[in-house]
Amino acid sequence: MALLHVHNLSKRYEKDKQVLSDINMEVGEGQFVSIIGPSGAGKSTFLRCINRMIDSTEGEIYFDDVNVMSLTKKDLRKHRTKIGMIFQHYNLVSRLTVIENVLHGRFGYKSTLQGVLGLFTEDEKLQAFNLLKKLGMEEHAYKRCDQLSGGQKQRVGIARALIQSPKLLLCDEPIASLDPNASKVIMDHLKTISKELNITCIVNLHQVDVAKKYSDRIIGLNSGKVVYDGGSSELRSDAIHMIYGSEAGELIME
Ligand SMILES: Nc1ncnc2c1ncn2[C@@H]1O[C@H](COP(=O)(O)OP(=O)(O)OP(=O)(O)O)[C@@H](O)[C@H]1O
Repeated sequence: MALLHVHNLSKRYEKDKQVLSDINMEVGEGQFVSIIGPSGAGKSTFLRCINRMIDSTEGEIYFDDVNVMSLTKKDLRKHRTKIGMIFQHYNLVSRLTVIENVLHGRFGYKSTLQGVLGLFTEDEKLQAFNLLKKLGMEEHAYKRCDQLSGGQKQRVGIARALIQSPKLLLCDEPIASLDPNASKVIMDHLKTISKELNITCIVNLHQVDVAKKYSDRIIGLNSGKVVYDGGSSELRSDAIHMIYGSEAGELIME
């Protein structure tokens, strides 16, 4: 049984502007899927529909056997605890420490009062520290986040997502602001997480070579439609043409 089922998903922000059209897919547990496509293809919109940061216009999404569209506000909160988000610009609170930012990932499990007061158990603090250690960030645990490099901030973002105990990580251009070395560190961590912890990763990427290197499967979007869905080794120049347009194939594959 797949972890995520998407049936006939469509999204319009405005009446006659179709941003996603009839998207269908199933994604299994532990699968590492990259979504590629030109700017404006609908990659971020697709990720936001899955955790219902936005509502789709048509279609159905089932996650972990639950119909995501029909969730009440309370159940939506529970749904989101199972889905970690990784953002291009990290979305950390810069004046707080690394470990405080990681602990924010537990908010979905707390009452509003506990969250506001920052009441975390010793177990949660230990877990936060262990995650930072796993990501090579333990020596920075008590630094303010605005003292970190981009690659370090993204590792904090990953630790914050992991402390949620998610089944799925949605990563929206996680390496778009990073240099090649930091990008490799982040992609290596995401791949390890997916394989060792059996967490499904759906990663929006602009770098086709990175998608090919790390993914079990690549989905190509163009103008809101899936134009490629297959293994990363089968992604050849004809598929690149379909995804990015006729001029792009040679440029990207050379
Ligand atoms: N909140 C919004 N209101 C109206 N239109 C939007 C909104 N968010 C996105 N769009 C439009 O939807 C289309 C798809 O945007 P989206 O951000 O999903 O694409 P993308 O593939 O992630 O692009 P990029 O690679 O540049 O991040 C674009 O035309 C964009 O202008």
